[in-house]
Amino acid sequence: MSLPASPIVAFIGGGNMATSLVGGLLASGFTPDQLRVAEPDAGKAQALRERFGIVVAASGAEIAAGASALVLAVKPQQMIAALAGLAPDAGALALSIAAGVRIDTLRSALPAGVHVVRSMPNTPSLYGAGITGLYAPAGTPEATRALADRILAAAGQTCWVEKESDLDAVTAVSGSGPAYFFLLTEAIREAGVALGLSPEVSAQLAARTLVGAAKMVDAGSTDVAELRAQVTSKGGTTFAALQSLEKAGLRPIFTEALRAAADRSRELGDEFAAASRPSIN
Ligand SMILES: NC(=O)C1=CN([C@@H]2O[C@H](COP(=O)(O)OP(=O)(O)OC[C@H]3O[C@@H](n4cnc5c(N)ncnc54)[C@H](OP(=O)(O)O)[C@@H]3O)[C@@H](O)[C@H]2O)C=CC1
Ligand SMILES: O=C(O)[C@@H]1CCC=N1
Repeated sequence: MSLPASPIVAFIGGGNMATSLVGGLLASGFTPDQLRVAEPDAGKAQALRERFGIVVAASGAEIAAGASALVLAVKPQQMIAALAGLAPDAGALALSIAAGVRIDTLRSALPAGVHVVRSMPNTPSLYGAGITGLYAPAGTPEATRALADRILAAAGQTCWVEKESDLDAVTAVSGSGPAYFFLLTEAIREAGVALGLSPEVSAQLAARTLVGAAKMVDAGSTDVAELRAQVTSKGGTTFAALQSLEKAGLRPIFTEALRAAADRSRELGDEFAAASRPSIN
């Protein structure tokens, strides 16, 4: 199967993540007539029409047929209901961005012949600065993988993992990852206030330091450990702070925190799988 020259992409769900992907696809060369969204909330639907000039229907059943790809962009707990009644073309891609919902669960709610690919994007996708982990089962056509990659590359970088269970770790590292940096910035802001700075000044210093450090990492030429070493003068202030953080066990604290996130991702997968099975009685 080769990719159509102008694939039609239908989004099931028109919320935060779908909006960022639609914007990214249009910026990357897709035309409005190639994109469709199913969104039941009338206000969100109208906002999408006005902002992007695309077709927005109330339900996925109205837009699935004829699409090369369906992007499944509803909340995990809404997914099975959202897939009911869809009639995608045989050979179409069903690209899920939902946390925790496994491929077997998605397949159970979709017609046979649809190629399911799973991904875990993150909220910087809203600004084209995302990183998305993707997984496709063995036997997925190369053209299908290429279409999935092209869709998510519109919101930032992509990387492919070897096993579906790796997506639990991807969710822990990068799916939930922005929140770790936001929490760290909150803690630095509060520590600045404890040192006597006004909340406004401390907030500005902490936020701009986060942005500046991110830009240095984004420059891409130097490893983060080397960037840290460049700030750490011998016996200086940075060394004093880092020694305190290492002594407090910062690294094992993060190892434990990310394991908790990955465990929760796996639990969600189990819960959604159980919920999708027809009840015995
Ligand atoms: N936001 C994040 O940080 C990240 C989110 N994700 C994943 O992306 C997915 C979407 O997240 P996000 O965009 O934040 O969620 P949103 O709630 O912003 O968007 C989902 C949209 O789908 C709508 N919807 C609900 N049921 C249906 C249906 N049957 N058919 C069509 N649309 C429907 C919802 O409407 P209504 O509100 O009326 O229910 C809502 O507008 C989730 O599965 C999440 O796990 C992945 C990585 C990061
Ligand atoms: O917290 C969550 O479950 C979702 C998935 C990754 C980011 N937010």
